[in-house]
Amino acid sequence: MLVACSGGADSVALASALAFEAPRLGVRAGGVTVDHGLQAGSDARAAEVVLRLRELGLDPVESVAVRVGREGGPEAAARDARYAALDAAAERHGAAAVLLGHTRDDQAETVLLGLARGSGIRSLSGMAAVSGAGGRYRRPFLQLDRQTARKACMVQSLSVWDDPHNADPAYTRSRLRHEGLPALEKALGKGVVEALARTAQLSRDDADALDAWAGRAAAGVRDADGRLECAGLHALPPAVRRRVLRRAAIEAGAPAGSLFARHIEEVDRLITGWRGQGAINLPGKVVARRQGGRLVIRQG
Ligand SMILES: Nc1ncnc2c1ncn2[C@@H]1O[C@H](COP(=O)(O)OP(=O)(O)OP(=O)(O)O)[C@@H](O)[C@H]1O
Repeated sequence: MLVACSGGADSVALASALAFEAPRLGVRAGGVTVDHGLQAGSDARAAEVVLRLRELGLDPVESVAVRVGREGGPEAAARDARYAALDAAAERHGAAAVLLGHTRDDQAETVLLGLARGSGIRSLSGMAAVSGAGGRYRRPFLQLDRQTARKACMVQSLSVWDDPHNADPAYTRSRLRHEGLPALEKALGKGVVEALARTAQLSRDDADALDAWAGRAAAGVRDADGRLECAGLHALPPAVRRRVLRRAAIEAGAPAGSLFARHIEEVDRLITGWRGQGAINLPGKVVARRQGGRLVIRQG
C-alpha cells in the first residue's frame, strides 16, 4: 500500500496510521508525495515530506515532480496531474492500493458544492471510499472528522504543513471551508457535517440503483442500429431517461467530465418538448439528432 501524502494534517495522520497498522495487516507500506511545482520552495517541502514519511518507517518513499497544465483551471489541472503521478507510482511499486486522506469534512464540502451547482444525486454522493481502476484508491478517513486527524498529529508531535491554497479566499472550496461550513454549523448545529456525509452515502446508494435501472432500460429502447426509440424513452421516469441519454452520449465519445446536466436536459427536450426535429451539439463533437420517432446520438 502507498499513502499519498501532501504533508497536510489529514494525510500525515493517515501515513502514521498506515505505518502503525502495516505489520498487523501484513502489508508493505510506502508513501508518495507529489510536487506540483506551483509555489516557490515546493521542491524543498516535498523533500521534507519524504523525510517525515521515512521517519515514520514507510518504505519505499518517493517524491514525484509533475508539470501542471492549464486545462480546466489550475485546481483541476493539478488534480489530474496528481492522479496520473499516483497511478504511475502505484504501477512502479506494484502497489495494490493508494490511500488518500480525504475526511468527512472534505465529503461535506463536496456535497455542498454539488448542491450549489444544482447537480443530481450522483454528484451529491461525493467521493467513494473505494474508487479508480480496480478499486486502487482508498479513503479510510472518509468517516473521520478533520479535527480528529489534526489532534492525532498534535498528540504524536508530527509536524504538518498547511497548504496556503486551503486558506486562500480566491478558491471556492476554501471559502466554503472557512466561511460557509462554520456559518452552517452556527445556524444548523454541529451535526451538519456528519449529516451531509450521510446524505452522500444515501445518495450513492440511490444513484447506484438508478444507474442499474438505466442500464437495463437502455437495452430495451435501442433498435438494431443503436438508435433510441423516443416512445420507449418517453415512457421512462425522467431520472432513468436522463441516465440512458447520458450513457448513450458517453458511448458516442462525449467526455464524461464535460457532460453537464444542462446538456442532457437539452437532449431530453428533443424527446419530451415541442422540438420534434433538431439537433443538439454535445462535448466531444457528439451530436444528438431527432429523426422521426428515433433519437440518434453519435459523432457529428
Ligand atoms: N501533493 C500531494 N501529494 C500527494 N498526495 C496528495 C497531494 N495533495 C493531495 N494529496 C492526497 O489527496 C488528499 C486530499 O487532498 P486535498 O488537498 O483535497 O485535501 P486536504 O484537506 O488539503 O488534505 P491534507 O490535509 O492531507 O493535505 C490528501 O489527503 C492526500 O492523500
